[in-house]
Amino acid sequence: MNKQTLSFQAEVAQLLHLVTHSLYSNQEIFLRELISNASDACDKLRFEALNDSALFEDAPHLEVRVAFDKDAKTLSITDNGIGMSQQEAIEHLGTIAKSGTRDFMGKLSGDQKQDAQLIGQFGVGFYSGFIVADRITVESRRAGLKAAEGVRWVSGGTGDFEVETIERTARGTCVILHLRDSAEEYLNNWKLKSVIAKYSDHISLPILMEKEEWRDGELINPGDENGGRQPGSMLKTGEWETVNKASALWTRPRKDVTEEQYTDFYKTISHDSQAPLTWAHNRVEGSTEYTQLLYIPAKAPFDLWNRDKKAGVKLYVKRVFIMDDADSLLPTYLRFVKGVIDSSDLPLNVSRELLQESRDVRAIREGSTKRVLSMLEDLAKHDRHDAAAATADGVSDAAEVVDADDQAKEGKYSQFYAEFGAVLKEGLGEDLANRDRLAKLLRFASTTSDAVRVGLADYKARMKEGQEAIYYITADTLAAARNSPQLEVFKKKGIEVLLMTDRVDEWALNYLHMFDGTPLQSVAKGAVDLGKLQDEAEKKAAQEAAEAFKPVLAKLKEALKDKAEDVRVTTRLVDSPACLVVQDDGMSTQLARLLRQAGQQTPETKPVLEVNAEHALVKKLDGSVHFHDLAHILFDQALLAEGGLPQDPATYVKRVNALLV
Ligand SMILES: Nc1ncnc2c1ncn2[C@@H]1O[C@H](COP(=O)(O)OP(=O)(O)OP(=O)(O)O)[C@@H](O)[C@H]1O
Repeated sequence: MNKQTLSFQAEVAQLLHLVTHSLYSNQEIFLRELISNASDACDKLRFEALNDSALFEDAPHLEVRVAFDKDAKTLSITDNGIGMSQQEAIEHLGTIAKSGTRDFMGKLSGDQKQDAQLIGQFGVGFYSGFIVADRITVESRRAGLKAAEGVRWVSGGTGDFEVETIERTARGTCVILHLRDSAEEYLNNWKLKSVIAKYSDHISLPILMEKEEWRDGELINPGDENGGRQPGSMLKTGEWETVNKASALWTRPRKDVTEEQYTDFYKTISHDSQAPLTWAHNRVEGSTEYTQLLYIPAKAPFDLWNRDKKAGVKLYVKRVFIMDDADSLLPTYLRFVKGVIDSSDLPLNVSRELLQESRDVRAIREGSTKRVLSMLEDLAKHDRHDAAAATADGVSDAAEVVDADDQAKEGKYSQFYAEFGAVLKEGLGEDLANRDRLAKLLRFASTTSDAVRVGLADYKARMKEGQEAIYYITADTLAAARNSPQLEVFKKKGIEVLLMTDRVDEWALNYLHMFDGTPLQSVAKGAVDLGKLQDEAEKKAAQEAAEAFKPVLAKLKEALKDKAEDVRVTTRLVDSPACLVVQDDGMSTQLARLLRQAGQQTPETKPVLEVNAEHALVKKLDGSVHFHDLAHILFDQALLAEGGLPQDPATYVKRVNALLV
């Protein structure tokens, strides 16, 4: 192929602009990205060579070499991995295939500082080279192709790039960065070693650099040892040395790894700049043996809601990377977990498809799911807000000395839950086997706590004598939930109600009818039955009121027959005249509204209007000349009170105005 000039895909050009303009504050990550690409390329070769050992050619020892040339002002990262064909170079270095990229671009705000953080999390990969280089040359040959089928790719990182065919005997890829003047500090052995140590120590591949030795300068007066010398300098010796530990961190015993190393490793594999909330590192023994190192991040990534994104957990077999297939290693609702699983039992030379079917992989998935849940349970156990509050009041419990480790975990579960709670709830529908454990991990706000900290077990422990259900309400916001008319009688009787405001709550609760033997009951569904919580006198009074109200009720039903399934007298209201509820088996109005907003069809079910026979407005109905208008206002207001809109808002306004004048 003669030299060709091609344009970058629009997104790449945009990304390149961002990279060169926003990332200067954290320049050095470019080396981590390029070394990680080199290491991926070696992993890919090792994997392909399992079925075709000829791909190793005469270089079976995979490695990455980092070299610099002070005079030419270049820095090169060379690997003998899988390499790229011409077509691959054009596709991989000229377009972005990753599906999440468009979403990612949409998230960028134009604020350089914020965007730089986001880009760091996303990992700009190869293009990060342009942070320090104003031109990049890539020379490559794919394993298995002839020497004459090498490729050279060159770009100045603006609109286009050049590709041409070259002769290249060495397999793999060499990325040559022509450094900007502002990046000359990377033309230094010590500097490069320290950046490699910081980010790439745990890469399981050796990273080599040419050794340097101190050479004294020449004598100024040859023959006169004491006459002084020219300044000395470091000179390359031609010998290469490994500059990283090249030991896969997860293969070391726990006691040999420091917290800092665990944190650094997390940052390397996750692109996250923050430390993780917690991690677990274990050797699992039994019918399937494997090592797991699993991390829970502190912050949700920007694409948490993309259920198809690449998983954060990688599967290795004896330190050879095999796959990072999301669903095979962990259920989707745990997609925020990052880490490594390394098995010594799995066969290396089988297809990914077969691996996904394998019993061992299933056992690993189950084991890892359980491990993540126990990490979360441990954090939840140590959340201890109450204890913290007690100490703040000066009432500390001397018998309960908390050790430093436990103390460090305080508040972490709340932090986790604020970031990932909604995702965890997906598990109620997805992971039947662990539903009970998941239910214990749920947290909600309630009528006694604004913070999202009430677990179902806490709620149960506080239930009133005679209370037979766990009561909850769903709404768009905490304020709407808290002020909902349906809560009135519960407030009056001092019964706690859970306030649920996550979009997934309603859906998730479809899968959780009971908690520890106690049913969960929406206060907006079905007729209210407080059972033993209501005394005989109250029941009798309610019956009498309903009886006396019967004639008005019949008229109301008739007036509202197109809007309401039924109209009945209720005891759930104290201050409000009316509220809407759905039949026991019906879809809540909140869920129906959400589905309609999302453009989905919902069954046409009419709600039940419940009226408070004791309320002045309801009493006014009897004999009123405005009966019809009042009836409709009552209904529409009940709809408004729960965040809905009257079917015909203009008519509603007209009716209210007619009564006001
Ligand atoms: N040293 C290399 N050897 C072989 N192929 C490479 C090399 N560097 C990059 N590539 C190819 O270019 C593609 C794009 O690289 P880039 O770093 O932009 O993204 P990525 O590695 O796929 O994603 P990320 O860095 O976010 O994990 C890679 O997927 C790979 O196919």
